[in-house]
Amino acid sequence: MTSKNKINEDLANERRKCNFNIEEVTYILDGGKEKTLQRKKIEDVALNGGASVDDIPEEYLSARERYENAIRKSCIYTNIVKNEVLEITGIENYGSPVLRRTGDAFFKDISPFMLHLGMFVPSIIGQCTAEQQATWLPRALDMKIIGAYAQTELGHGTFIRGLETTATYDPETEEFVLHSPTITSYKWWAGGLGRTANHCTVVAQLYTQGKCHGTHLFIVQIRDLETHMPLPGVKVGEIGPRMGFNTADNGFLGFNNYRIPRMNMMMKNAQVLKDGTYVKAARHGKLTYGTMVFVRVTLVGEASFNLAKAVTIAVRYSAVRRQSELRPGSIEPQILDYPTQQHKLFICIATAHAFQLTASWLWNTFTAVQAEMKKGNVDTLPELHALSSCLKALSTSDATAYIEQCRFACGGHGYMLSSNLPFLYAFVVATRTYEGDYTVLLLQTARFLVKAWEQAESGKVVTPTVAYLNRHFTTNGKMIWDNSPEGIIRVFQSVAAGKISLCVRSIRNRITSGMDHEDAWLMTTVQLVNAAEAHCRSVILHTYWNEIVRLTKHSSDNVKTVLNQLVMLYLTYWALERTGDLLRYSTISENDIDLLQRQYEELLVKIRPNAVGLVDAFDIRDEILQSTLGSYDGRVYERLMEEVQKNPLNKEPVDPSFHKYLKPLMKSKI
Ligand SMILES: CCCCCCCCCCCCCCCCCC(=O)SCCNC(=O)CCNC(=O)[C@H](O)C(C)(C)COP(=O)(O)OP(=O)(O)OC[C@H]1O[C@@H](n2cnc3c(N)ncnc32)[C@H](O)[C@@H]1OP(=O)(O)O
Ligand SMILES: Cc1cc2nc3c(=O)[nH]c(=O)nc-3n(C[C@H](O)[C@H](O)[C@H](O)COP(=O)(O)OP(=O)(O)OC[C@H]3O[C@@H](n4cnc5c(N)ncnc54)[C@H](O)[C@@H]3O)c2cc1C
Repeated sequence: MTSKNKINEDLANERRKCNFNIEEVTYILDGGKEKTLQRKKIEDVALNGGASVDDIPEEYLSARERYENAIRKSCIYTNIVKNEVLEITGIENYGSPVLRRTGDAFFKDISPFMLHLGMFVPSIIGQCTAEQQATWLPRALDMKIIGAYAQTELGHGTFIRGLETTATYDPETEEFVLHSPTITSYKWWAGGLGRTANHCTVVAQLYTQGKCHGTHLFIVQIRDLETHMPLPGVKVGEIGPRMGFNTADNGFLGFNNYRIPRMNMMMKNAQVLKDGTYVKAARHGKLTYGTMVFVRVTLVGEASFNLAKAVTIAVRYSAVRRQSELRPGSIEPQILDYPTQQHKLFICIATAHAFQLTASWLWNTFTAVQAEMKKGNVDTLPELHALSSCLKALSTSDATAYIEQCRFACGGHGYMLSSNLPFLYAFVVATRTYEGDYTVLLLQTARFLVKAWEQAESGKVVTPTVAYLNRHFTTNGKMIWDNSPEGIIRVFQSVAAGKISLCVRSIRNRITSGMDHEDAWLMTTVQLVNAAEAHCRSVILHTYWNEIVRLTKHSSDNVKTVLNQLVMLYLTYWALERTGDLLRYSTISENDIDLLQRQYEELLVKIRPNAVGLVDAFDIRDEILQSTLGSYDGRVYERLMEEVQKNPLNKEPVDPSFHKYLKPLMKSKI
């Protein structure tokens, strides 16, 4: 073995200690052995040509060079996908999580094509008629046209109904006239729009026959396909440097009475006929928001995957890193041996599992609702909207906090861009805001919860994810504390029910004392966000536990044990985080809390020998991790030194600025 592929001895020891079958856990996380094998096959095809083909790491490049390099790599990757990977997966899997995952080997930041695959293509699939899909989809999938999703404006992101871009139908020419009437109506933020896209989905207020019908979606060509010049009537550009997303060319866009054919309105859910007659969406008023629901659902998996990357880096590094001494003269321990380090990291492993299993469950719920909607039944849509909103909010917010925790857990070296942790953080922190801000989405869930509460109060049986509300009305007093997994979950559901109950009471009291409903709701929003968070927490705890029980039924004993330890760690961690709530809404005692704390500390000890095995089970290839600290072989210090060689500042022993500035300064007299 050369020193290049030698495994760090501490890491090798950790792997010898691991007592469970790592592949079995990988299969569970991937959703079955076949899926793992398929993923590995795709990764082999996509990455074996050497994915991260950067001579100079992208962080050293100028904004221009970085963008050009990102386009170059996007094209390399797209060609690999088009020519080799789609043969394995089938065209319908373009943009699937596996391709998304493999793409990370090419980009530390973001591909300018991400929004094309992540939102432009899904908006064609979800919002166009079959005839329109036949026109646009093959060209989009084949990258003959490249799109963005331009919804947010300078003045409005959250409040979609407040968007100002107009699309006015002209029956004379059978065209829509797109216009940006104010500075605040300029589209702002859309990824891929600034330099890359030649088309985009535009969300605009639809006017026909003198009446506004609210926001609708349109496919709009913005650049010439040969010259890439913006078309007359289109003003488009890049919005400037931001925290992360710097290779995504987020853009601005304005229209000056710009005409598009009638058939460029996405007409699956509402139509404008040739004469200008508006045909209303038959089934549900918010179906035009469908692309956002789809992306929110996928973001839960994104949160899990990115957290899995961060904790893989931090756990491997913590096994390699030795620091301080426990007793005078004793050998310095691996930092992973400190319980405080385990406290920082094991919850991240458990959370990545919880989110991955919840993401799969949510995806199944999403596809079931889609199937119902195809049959004309939209009854399950409100629950899906409530679920996808709160799960998107919580998973992205928790993942952000834990990725930062992983970075802290790597000390000084965690700040190095070559660790990849700063990139991961900058990418994930934005997910908390985009596709619906954290608070705003929790308030959407709260609307659903208050309605469900009122239904349960009137004796109606409510939908499964809020079924605990029916129980709330049949039990008296505080929930009896019970330290079993089911018991902890029941208590968390009682906390959620209790908080929703308080919200309803506050709203009613405020209305009784003279406020109108809007003000009463507004004054209660701090509590409502809190209640929605509690509800979502209970959904995650419940789903994680249920899925582990279901998925480990036929697992080997050691896999069952370690996955149970993790889910128990998760339940115990959150019980300890929420002792205030537990004291308020259950019969938990001081003694019970002491026992929980001890249980938590014992779980850290039990999980410790399997920690490296657990992160290996995420099975994230080095090319995808792109981290000096987290590679499989643990050659942390060697990789940091190798990276230094790539630093253009080190190319010459003396920097030209010495002669230009420093030396004159040193020579000058006071
Ligand atoms: C080569 C690389 C490989 C790559 C591969 C691909 C990778 C994929 C990864 C994905 C990456 C994606 C990156 C995305 C980047 C960011 C994109 C964006 O941010 S885009 C921009 C994203 N922007 C945002 O997300 C904006 C966020 N804002 C909003 O969504 C809305 O304004 C709102 C929901 C907050 C309010 O809307 P408003 O119209 O004012 O509604 P009201 O409040 O008045 O409620 C009225 C009733 O409607 C109900 N209802 C509402 N929504 C829905 C729904 N969806 N459904 C059903 N129902 C819904 C609601 O419950 C209520 O019911 P009820 O109580 O009356 O019964
Ligand atoms: C990296 C990145 C990429 C993006 N990509 C795209 C894209 O491709 N396409 C696109 O169309 N958009 C995109 N966006 C825009 C994004 O979707 C919006 O920024 C997001 O939806 C938040 O809206 P906002 O900026 O208007 O925030 P605001 O709504 O102005 O939020 C500011 C604050 O006000 C609070 N607030 C707002 N409304 C309420 C309310 N009703 N109740 C209580 N509090 C409220 C929020 O909680 C927040 O604290 C992107 C954004 C980022 C950061």
